[in-house]
Amino acid sequence: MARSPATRLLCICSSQFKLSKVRYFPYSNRFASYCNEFHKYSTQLHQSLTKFYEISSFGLDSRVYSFNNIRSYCTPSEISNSSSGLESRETSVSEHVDDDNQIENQVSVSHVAALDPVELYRRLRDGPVARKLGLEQWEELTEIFRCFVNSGWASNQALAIYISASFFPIAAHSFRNFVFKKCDHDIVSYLLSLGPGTESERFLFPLFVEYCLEEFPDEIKKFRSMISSADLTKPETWFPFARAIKRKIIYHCGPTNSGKTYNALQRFMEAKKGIYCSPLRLLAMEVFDKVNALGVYCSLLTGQEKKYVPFGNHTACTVEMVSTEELYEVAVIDEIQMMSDVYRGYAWTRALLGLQADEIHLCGDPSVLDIVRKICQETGDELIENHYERFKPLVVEAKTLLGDIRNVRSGDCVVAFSRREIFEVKLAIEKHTNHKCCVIYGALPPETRRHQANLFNEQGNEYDILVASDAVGMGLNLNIRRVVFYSLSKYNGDKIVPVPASQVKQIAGRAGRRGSIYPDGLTTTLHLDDLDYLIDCLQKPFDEVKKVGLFPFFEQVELFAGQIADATFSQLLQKFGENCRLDGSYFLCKHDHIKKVANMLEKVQGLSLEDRFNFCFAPVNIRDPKAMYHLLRFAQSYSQNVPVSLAMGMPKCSARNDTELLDLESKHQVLSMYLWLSNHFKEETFPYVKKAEAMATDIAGLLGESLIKANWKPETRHQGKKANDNDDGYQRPRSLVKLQEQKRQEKDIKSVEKVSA
Ligand SMILES: Nc1ncnc2c1ncn2[C@@H]1O[C@H](COP(=O)(O)OP(=O)(O)OP(=O)(O)O)[C@@H](O)[C@H]1O
Ligand SMILES: [Mg+2]
Repeated sequence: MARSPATRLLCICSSQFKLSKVRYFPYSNRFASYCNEFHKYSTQLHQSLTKFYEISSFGLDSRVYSFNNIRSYCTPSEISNSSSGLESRETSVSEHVDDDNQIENQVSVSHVAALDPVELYRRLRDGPVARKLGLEQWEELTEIFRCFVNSGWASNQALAIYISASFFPIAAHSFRNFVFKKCDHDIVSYLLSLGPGTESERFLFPLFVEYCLEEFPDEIKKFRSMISSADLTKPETWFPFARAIKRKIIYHCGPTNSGKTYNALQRFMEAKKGIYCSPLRLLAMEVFDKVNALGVYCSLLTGQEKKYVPFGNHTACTVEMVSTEELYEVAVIDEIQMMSDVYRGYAWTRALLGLQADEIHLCGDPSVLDIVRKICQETGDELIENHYERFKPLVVEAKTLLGDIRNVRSGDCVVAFSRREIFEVKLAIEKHTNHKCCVIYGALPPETRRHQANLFNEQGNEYDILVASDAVGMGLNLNIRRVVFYSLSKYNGDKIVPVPASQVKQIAGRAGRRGSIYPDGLTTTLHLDDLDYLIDCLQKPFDEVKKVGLFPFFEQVELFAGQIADATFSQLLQKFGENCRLDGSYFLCKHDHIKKVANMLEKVQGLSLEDRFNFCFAPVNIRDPKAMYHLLRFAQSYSQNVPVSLAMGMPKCSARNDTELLDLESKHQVLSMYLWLSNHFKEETFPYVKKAEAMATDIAGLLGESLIKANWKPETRHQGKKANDNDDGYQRPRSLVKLQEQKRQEKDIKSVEKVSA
């Protein structure tokens, strides 16, 4: 049978390396040099190989190299274009093979590098135990192997032959002992001439590969099975029913307050059957209310609540709850840029890949436009892009509040990035001005947030200032005239960092919404020092997102669990994270919080793997010991198949201090968790749903009352973490810019001191 030029190229290489499958194809310097040689004859083919190499370096398995993979990257035209050059090259390469064979028996040190690694390995393996090394040589060789055993490069490359990162040091050490035992003269001399470092690593690696293939077949097989069961590549193929539909994707792309959601919702309401996927419960509720008020029967579905509206064909849900089983005419996925969120991104990716809908409307900023284009090519969906401009430009007030919170005005939303700061600001404003403040932050139930938002939106009352966290950034349509950033740095769970530009834009964009009483939006900072950072953020174009989030389904984790004996669920997740394979456009979402819950639930006997998986997704604040305790208790009752009780008293009145307020927040979160569990597990095990709902509503009411009269100094859940207060309970934040400048100056001073020293 006539072979294509590309096949012949590959056969040439394979005969040269005596491999039918190129196990260490990308590592071979010789192969690289051949690629360069071939470049003379076939530029395109070389590009194809380069492209293959680039692509393969994204994923692990694609680095295990059947030549078929390479062939699939060579298009027919590239192959035929390269035909003539390859023929002539084939002869000369074959001659070279003969040369190699001739010189094999008369090896000298300088030829070691040019030898086929397979032959070289065999020589080492089958040869006699050779000379003894002198102390100096022994030390030098020891150092060479120390570098090899610790080489990140070699460890990473070894993954391609299914030597795991944890097994690599053991395998490398064993290989070291093998080479020391044999001490082949030429190989050792050559290694000593190279010395420790990159060159000797590159030389040793192919020998190491051969050694491992012979010595550790079981470990390789085991790791290989494990790897293939942690395969998250080609996620578009996980949804065959969605792939069977020719979907039309409409990307409503633009900045905040440009009418993206509004337009998508118009199509949603016109459809016979529609689903709206929201980033927040609050926004799902808002759409549910709005759409029903316009006469379109719409149900509500969030993790915590199901409100079925009779005869309704429309649903407003949180994105995590969307079904990929049902058929819809129109689906809306709001805030699509959240696909790149490190924790929750997988929910948006799943909705985009898996929704069975004729029309899918994506609303978001331009940051994920390119990656959505790529995904649509892979799924075969049609993509239509609708670009939007902000209704009215956002104006930056250069004057700022000059560091004095008393300069707030009616219609201002002061944004702070911690609960503590929010209460400090509220206290200061109410103490030093005649304004009253509403507050919105993440730990408040959606009902309370909505109540606060309504209080602020309504005219004719004294609550004309809103103090909010970044929880205000998405969704809510508020009557905000001006967004004032109290600071532009926040705690990211690890350290204080500048607020990312995309988030600054999103929050600032809350000012001056179309249809509100302040259609002209303003934004500024409390301190003059922070103004430049604000302007930079607003001017900065959206960063292009390169990867979006994924997380395995339970079935994938279950398959993986089958490969690992005696691992706890948390270890299983850890191993899955370490070993899963992903295509270049995806990352595995962070799941530290899930592992924390998994660890806590480890001591609960009798939970199936699926139960554990589901319990780990329950909405719980892992930093709140009370909430964690209740989750543990719920899981224990569930595992014993006894009705899960609430075991929680109802507070009698609104909070009188911050401790009581924190307690109310915490209690509401526990009830919310109970409701979530009742929707995700057998209902009969959670028989107190009605009671939990009633208590949650009452507590949300008490929280609302508490916030209205809250005039106390804030506390934190964690003792000893308090910031320095000044006398009037209002701590002036240190400007981020100033802090950075100060650091820079300190650095400069240090380097000047160093130089002068
Ligand atoms: N064509 C329109 N007619 C009337 N009101 C509109 C129209 N378009 C948008 N609006 C109103 O303008 C406000 C902002 O619109 P919308 O919420 O769609 O913006 P968005 O681009 O989705 O903003 P964000 O990125 O902040 O979510 C909403 O109150 C919406 O009802
Ligand atoms: Mg929107």
